[in-house]
Amino acid sequence: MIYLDSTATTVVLKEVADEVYKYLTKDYGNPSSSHKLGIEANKLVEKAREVLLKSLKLENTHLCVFTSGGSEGNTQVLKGVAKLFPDKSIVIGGIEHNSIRTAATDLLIEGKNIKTIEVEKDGKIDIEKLLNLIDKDTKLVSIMKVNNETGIIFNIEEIAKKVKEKNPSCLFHTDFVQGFMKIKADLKHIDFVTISAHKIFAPKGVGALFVKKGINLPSLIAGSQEYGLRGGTHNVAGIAGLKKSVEILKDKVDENFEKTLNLRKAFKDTLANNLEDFEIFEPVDFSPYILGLFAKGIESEVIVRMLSEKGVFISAGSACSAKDKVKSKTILALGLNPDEYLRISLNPVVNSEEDVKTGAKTIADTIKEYRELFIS
Ligand SMILES: Cc1ncc(COP(=O)(O)O)c(C=O)c1O
Repeated sequence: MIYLDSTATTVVLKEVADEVYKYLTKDYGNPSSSHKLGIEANKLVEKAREVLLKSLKLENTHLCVFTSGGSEGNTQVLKGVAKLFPDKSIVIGGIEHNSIRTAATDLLIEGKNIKTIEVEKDGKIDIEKLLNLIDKDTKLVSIMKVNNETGIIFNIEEIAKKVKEKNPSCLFHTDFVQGFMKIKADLKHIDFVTISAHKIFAPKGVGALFVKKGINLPSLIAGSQEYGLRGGTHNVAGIAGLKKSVEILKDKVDENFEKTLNLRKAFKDTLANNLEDFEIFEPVDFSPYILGLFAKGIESEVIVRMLSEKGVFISAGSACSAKDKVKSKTILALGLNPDEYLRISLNPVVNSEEDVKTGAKTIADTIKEYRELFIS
């Protein structure tokens, strides 16, 4: 099996799974209990908070709130800010994750003022156009750091700075799910940051939302845990897994980035030697972990299934939109054809160069097979 779909989710690493198992079967206390088992669980949760905050250099500025993952964090930020400031407006990026778009649509239906800053065809946000959407009533701008379908990196540090120069009371959120432990970012001036564990070799159903200290963001789930920002008994085992993954990856961000660039080169070279009529989507600034491939005449969903039969796993777009059977709004927004788009994920934690070369050759052969069957 060759798994080139780490953007959708990742395997849980053995060391991480061992840690999860320990907190499921041995140290399984409820952090709210006052006995020894509870105290130990609570210690783990507090330590995990510290590790995560430090990994992003946010220990002095933000709180770490454990959530069920990226979608929850994203939803809480949009709906929470809309609740706190009911008469103000929100601006979201044009190619945000489905969770942001859906939360924004819900708010729009409720009558809130939601605006979208479309992304230029080169994958950039035109700051002047964005600033034209910002006025004194804008209370939140939400723009992701790394797009999950194309790998586009947004310079959110610069964008947030400009937004706050124009309206100092405007809050800024970034969905950092595809950047966490992969791309360095300076997030100290960003008010809300979302991450998810299952993109970094930890279990599904756990994540974190970093909230700038002093912002009383309304909770989606009632309860007293997590500073009152997120109720419900902690997913201690999941949090232990997330902590372990961060400990494994945090000092390897640059090294893994370089390795991913090499994997990307190996993939592209192999493809170029074995296939014609294709294009790699490379925006101005991109994450090497995500490679967008356009092949003329194909139906990407069919190619994904043909490859699956051969044990090579890639994606036709984002995992969520593939199942919904809707064309990727992100790819459409960039003026590209979603039917001909394949998303290949490269990750040196699990992919060797040999894997990547074999994967690329199999993808090339499968596209040729498809073309012979259906086009010529
Ligand atoms: C950019 C981005 N944001 C948010 C999410 C949602 O995260 P989760 O699956 O933890 O809800 C994903 C997952 O695909 C993602 O890629």
